[in-house]
Amino acid sequence: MIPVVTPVEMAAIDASAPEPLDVLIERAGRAVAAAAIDLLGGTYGRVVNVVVGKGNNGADGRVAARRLEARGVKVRVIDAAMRPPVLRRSDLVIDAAYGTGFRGEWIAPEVGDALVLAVDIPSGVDALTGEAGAGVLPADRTITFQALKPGLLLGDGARLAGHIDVADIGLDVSGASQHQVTVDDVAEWWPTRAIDAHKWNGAVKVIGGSPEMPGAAVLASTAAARAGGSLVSLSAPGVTVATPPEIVQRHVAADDFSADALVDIHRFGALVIGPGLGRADEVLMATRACISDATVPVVIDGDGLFASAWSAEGPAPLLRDRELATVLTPHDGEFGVLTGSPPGADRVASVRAAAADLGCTLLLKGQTTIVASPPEAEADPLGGHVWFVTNGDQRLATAGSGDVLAGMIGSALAMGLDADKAAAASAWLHADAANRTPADGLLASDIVDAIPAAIGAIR
Ligand SMILES: NC(=O)C1=CN([C@@H]2O[C@H](COP(=O)(O)OP(=O)(O)OC[C@H]3O[C@@H](n4cnc5c(N)ncnc54)[C@H](OP(=O)(O)O)[C@@H]3O)[C@@H](O)[C@H]2O)[C@@H](O)CC1
Ligand SMILES: Nc1ncnc2c1ncn2[C@@H]1O[C@H](COP(=O)(O)OP(=O)(O)O)[C@@H](O)[C@H]1O
Ligand SMILES: [K+]
Repeated sequence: MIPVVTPVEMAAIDASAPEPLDVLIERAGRAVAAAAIDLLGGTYGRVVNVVVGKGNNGADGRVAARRLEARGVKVRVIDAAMRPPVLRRSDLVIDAAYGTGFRGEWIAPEVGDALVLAVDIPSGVDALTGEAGAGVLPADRTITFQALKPGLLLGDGARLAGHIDVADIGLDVSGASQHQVTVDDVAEWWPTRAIDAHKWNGAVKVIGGSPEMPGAAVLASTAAARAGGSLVSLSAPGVTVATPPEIVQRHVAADDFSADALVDIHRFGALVIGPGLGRADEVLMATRACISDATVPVVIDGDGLFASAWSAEGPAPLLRDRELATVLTPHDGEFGVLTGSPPGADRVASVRAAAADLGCTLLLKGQTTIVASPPEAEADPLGGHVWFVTNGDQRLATAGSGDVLAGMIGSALAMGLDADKAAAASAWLHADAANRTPADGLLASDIVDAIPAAIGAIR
């Protein structure tokens, strides 16, 4: 896992460091110079423009400039405040105008075909939210210090940062409460089955589907089975769905189905509820009863999120009452239904607040997936842990992809993984499975088929 630290947290870490700022800037500049030489493939005859601002980001750039010059590189230092609209030709531009202290607007100069190395974060990107104006220079590479910043992983910032390296400048970020998930984390967390396992160790119950949307239930169930669910039982209210033969179907009525659907729930490790259920009043009512009565960890997705919020009091009383783990998997629209407003510009703060308010693990879908746990102590209202999952791409934006993810999380919960790790590891494997498919023409069922290969690769 790679620590992620907000600008405010970084300032506090910096302030409590034993080294003076000058020493940290020297280390940062040295790392920038090394990255520049790496990008340039050498020093002899190379020309580098360094754009420097008046803050510490600019100071990092000046140190790098001095070091590159000492190595024989022809260096031009350009004051950000007096930049020309177009820079003279160079092999590389080091963008050290502004870092975590940026505010307002920034229009970068044109740099021709030079490579671009951003210092800490591309200048003009909000290090907290990833928001950026149109004038930001896209980087080929960003060298950031000690920890990632949320703005490098979110929104425009993720696109503009290029390849990201984290340089160790000796700061202590061990107290970070946010991390980016890596393949090593997933390999460590994802459960392996015991040698004496039987099919009821890790069984997953799915309540989903409807006459109008049977496919969502098929995708969630087969994904649960492919991800390790040893026995998957599907109850699709009022309809029999065409599933692979391995999925056990337990027929339930189209209304008032909670008692029948949950009759043997104690045999299961987790429940996935919501995909494709629809929003008829009787379905919403029965769905709420299932969420309240399920004596296992629950993943609530799609129409299950709508059902959770379908009350004059909102979703909190129903969800806070649950004793076992609950994972909510909204996209932005469903987040709005759950909390009353879509995520704000600071998506992490929105997800943390919702997790705290609802007492659930919350996974917010999107280009970057954010998972937040509810805080452990009431004294720390927004203190839950946060995971960023960034390995997916636009292939995942296909109908049914979210149903697959819900099934996978159900399987991870059933195998005993903690809710936040179940959600984060499933999102990572979901993306990795999609990354194994052709760039175009992906169907959600292709993700399901690729799950075993994604899991195989972490073993
Ligand atoms: N531990 C660490 O964290 C370490 C951090 N390090 C480095 O420090 C960087 C953070 O440095 P920083 O705090 O000085 O902020 P930085 O981004 O240089 O900019 C602030 C200055 O720019 C100005 N300014 C802002 N926006 C502007 C605009 N649109 N147009 C014009 N001016 C604008 C702003 O002016 P003000 O708003 O105050 O008027 C202020 O003067 C960080 O990203 C990393 O590279 C390392 O050196 C070592 C250890
Ligand atoms: N541009 C994107 N890049 C990476 N992942 C994406 C992108 N768009 C969507 N996703 C992921 O795809 C999935 C879509 O889920 P969802 O919107 O619920 O789809 P559906 O309701 O059709 O099943 C989520 O896991 C989301 O994080
Ligand atoms: K910068």
